[in-house]
Amino acid sequence: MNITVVGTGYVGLVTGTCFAESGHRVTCLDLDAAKIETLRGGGIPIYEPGLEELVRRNVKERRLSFTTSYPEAMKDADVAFIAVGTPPGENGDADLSYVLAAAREIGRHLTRYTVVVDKSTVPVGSADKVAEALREVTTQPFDVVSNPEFLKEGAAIDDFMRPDRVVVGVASERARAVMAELYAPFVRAEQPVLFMDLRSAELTKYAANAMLATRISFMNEIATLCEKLGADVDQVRRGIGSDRRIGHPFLFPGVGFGGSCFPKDVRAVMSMARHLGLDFDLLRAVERVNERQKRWLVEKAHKHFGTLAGRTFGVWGLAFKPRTDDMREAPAITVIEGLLAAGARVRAHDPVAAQVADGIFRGRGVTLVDEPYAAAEGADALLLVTEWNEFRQPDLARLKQLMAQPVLFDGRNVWDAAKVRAAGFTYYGVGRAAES
Ligand SMILES: NC(=O)c1ccc[n+]([C@@H]2O[C@H](COP(=O)([O-])OP(=O)(O)OC[C@H]3O[C@@H](n4cnc5c(N)ncnc54)[C@H](O)[C@@H]3O)[C@@H](O)[C@H]2O)c1
Ligand SMILES: O=c1ccn([C@@H]2O[C@H](COP(=O)(O)OP(=O)(O)O[C@H]3O[C@H](CO)[C@@H](O)[C@H](O)[C@H]3O)[C@@H](O)[C@H]2O)c(=O)[nH]1
Repeated sequence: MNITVVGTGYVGLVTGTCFAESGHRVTCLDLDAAKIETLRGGGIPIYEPGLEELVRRNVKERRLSFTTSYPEAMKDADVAFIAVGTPPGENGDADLSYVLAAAREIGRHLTRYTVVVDKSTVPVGSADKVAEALREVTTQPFDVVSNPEFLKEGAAIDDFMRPDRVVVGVASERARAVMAELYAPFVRAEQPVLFMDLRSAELTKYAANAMLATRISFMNEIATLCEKLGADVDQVRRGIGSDRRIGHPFLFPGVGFGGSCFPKDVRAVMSMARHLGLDFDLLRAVERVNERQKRWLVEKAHKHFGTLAGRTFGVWGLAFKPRTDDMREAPAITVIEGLLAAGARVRAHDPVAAQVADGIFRGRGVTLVDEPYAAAEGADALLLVTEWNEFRQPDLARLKQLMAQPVLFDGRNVWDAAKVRAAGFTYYGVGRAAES
């Protein structure tokens, strides 16, 4: 099939590349000319493990190409995916304007029956709005499909190629057949395509993210209880995760969830409920706990040091999670801003997000260093915010030598508390018993 993917960000680029890999001819379109130029030059505008070589191979084999031109992208399209951003507006509503703008452009260039697939995360009822936008500009036949994406950054290719399930909202048999053919290479009997109505598909995406965010905030609350009660959250986590009704994934406490999805999608669900006169109290609590959790490290530092003014803090990890350069709503931003507001100095390192971080912190008193141990130099404490693998087994002797004081705040519970304490450090973890 000929596939057009509109929006060449984290979702669009992965989607387009994986469909090309399965043998289709894919054109990825973006309005951002610099992005398209990078891609045409063989570069990748984002950091996503494994993506670069996959893009390169499919470009070389002429299944994947990039453009800024709608007429060129839509020329022979059988299917057009919309994978543009749906950022939160002022009141938490998802901003649908990019999706509708993309739909109109697609519509203007339809030449025959086309399946228009919304892959962006959108409020329930958006498929109707997309259809309306298309109808305003074209008389060609089309079907609108809702196909929300569930990939995680840092594991995007694997998630796309081996999904737990594919959710497809459809209202026509013809579109259903096209979607079944497209996803056939990626699904198996136990991980099927779940066909459903459009509204249910749209809501499934939000419900999944809201549920996962709820688990994380729940565990962060349990972690707080553990600290006060002298229990260990890692043991509690293992204890409850072993119950098959609960399961192990997404039960890790830490410095809060960030990224371009959980925070905005939790707000969007609350906003959808509000428009219906409903109050999604549970998600309000999820958000409140998360905001508190993002301040956890700085509060702990305050408790330990009293005043933070004039002190130096090393920070390991800036991206909102490992294996990505994405810093959208990264807890590290809240942590660093809290330290700066208290008059502290910050030396920070991230294996891949330094360039993105520079755009956020330039001129704000943060020293970005390109090596982890350089962040610890002269530091009164080291804060681990993102659990990159290279931070998991630190050279404690070297750290002790470099730091002004041997104090570690482990925002992701990746260090062995007993081991670092035995090496002479004061150690704080999330929901781990205080130093005795
Ligand atoms: N990032 C994720 O892990 C993830 C996972 C699942 C779903 N989603 C959802 O997918 C959607 C896209 O997210 P993302 O992270 O890939 O966004 P992104 O910001 O990385 O990429 C969006 C791209 O769309 C382009 N764009 C905007 N308007 C356009 C238009 N009219 N025509 C062509 N291009 C246009 C932008 O220039 C940008 O390159 C969002 O709704 C998001 O909630 C994201
Ligand atoms: O046990 C956990 C798991 C995650 N996190 C945090 O939660 C955030 C999100 O992590 P993750 O879900 O791994 O990354 P995303 O790329 O944001 O993926 C989420 O958001 C995407 C966009 O909607 C969805 O497609 C994915 O299914 C969903 O997992 C990060 O800050 C993590 O540090 C925790 O604090 N504890």
